[in-house]
Amino acid sequence: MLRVAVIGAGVNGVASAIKILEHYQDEKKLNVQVTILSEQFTPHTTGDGSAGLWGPFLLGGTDESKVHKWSRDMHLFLEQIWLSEDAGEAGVCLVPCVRLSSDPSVIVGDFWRDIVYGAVELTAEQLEVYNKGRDVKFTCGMSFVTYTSEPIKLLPYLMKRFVRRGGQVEQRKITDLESFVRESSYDVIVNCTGLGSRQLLNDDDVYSVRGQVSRVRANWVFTAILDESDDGNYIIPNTESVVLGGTHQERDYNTNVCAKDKRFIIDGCRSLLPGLKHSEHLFDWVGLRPGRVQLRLEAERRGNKLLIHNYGHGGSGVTLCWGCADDVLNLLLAAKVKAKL
Ligand SMILES: Cc1cc2nc3c(=O)[nH]c(=O)nc-3n(C[C@H](O)[C@H](O)[C@H](O)COP(=O)(O)OP(=O)(O)OC[C@H]3O[C@@H](n4cnc5c(N)ncnc54)[C@H](O)[C@@H]3O)c2cc1C
Repeated sequence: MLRVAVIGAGVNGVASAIKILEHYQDEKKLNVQVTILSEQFTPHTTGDGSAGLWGPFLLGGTDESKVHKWSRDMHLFLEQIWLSEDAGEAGVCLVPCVRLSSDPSVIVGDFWRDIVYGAVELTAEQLEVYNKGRDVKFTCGMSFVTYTSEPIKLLPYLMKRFVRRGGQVEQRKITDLESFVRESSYDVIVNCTGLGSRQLLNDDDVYSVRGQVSRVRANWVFTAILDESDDGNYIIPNTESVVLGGTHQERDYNTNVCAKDKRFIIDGCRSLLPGLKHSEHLFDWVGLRPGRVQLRLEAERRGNKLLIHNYGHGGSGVTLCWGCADDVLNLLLAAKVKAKL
């Protein structure tokens, strides 16, 4: 029996757990047990308030070629769900997007172009539409189509898929990773604790990137509009509400809603899309993104045990989770952990 523990039930923990479990089951190696151990589960993880728009964001110095591979894998995974009967349950939507900026390097690049659908640069005339009444004008923009997979729906869907395949779930906080690895009966431990790794591993490279958003009802909004300036706002439709954003305040651990941030969000989004004046405000939400100088995805040997780290996904945990989970599985297979299968 190969016993695998995945610590953390955010998008990265759940994706990693499913990847491992489904791989061994599909290979007919049924002597594998995968358990997710976590302090919090959906709807109380970092992703649960996010819009879940596909798009790499706030990833520090993470290797771009890896980000490209991971984010492409997720796009393909979302495409499969979108075209399956699970799309509605999993909250997967295909949405038109417009990215706007005054800095061409932020907008146009092969990186996005070969993953999303139908990417085209906006013409000067099209940009004019978004520049009305603006002091600082957008000078470039791109329109394309991609997915949202709001974790408040995606996570319950993935958890159900995991449990249906025989995955185990345990609510538990790990306070000492070293002794857990040493003393537990698990052969493989996958650490997907996000910001929790700062404390659990004394990893000072991990820091919070505070994000505040507002949710409104605006059922005529089907398009995501993203101002990619450093202090830009964004509007992202989900199935039952629209997310207005947002802040990205590094090393800010305040989880309370801040009135000043709310003003910035509401006013900024209304200036992008004036019709939002007539939207119904639903609620505000704050999450702490797990920032890191670069995403950590690597394996360490601990005696006859294997410890795999998968954390530090910044503002892109949803975008990268399926691709990163694939690499977690590859690290596990490459390590050839000795266990009777
Ligand atoms: C406002 C906002 C908007 C965002 N929008 C997007 C977006 O549109 N697209 C996108 O791709 N990303 C977005 N993100 C980023 C994304 O939400 C995160 O990158 C992602 O949720 C991180 O997932 P994770 O699984 O790594 O960590 P988390 O979701 O933080 O999960 C960590 C898990 O580990 C558990 N844990 C921690 N410590 C311990 C411990 N000691 N013992 C046991 N369990 C522990 C926690 O309880 C939790 O279950 C957004 C984030 C915010 C805040």
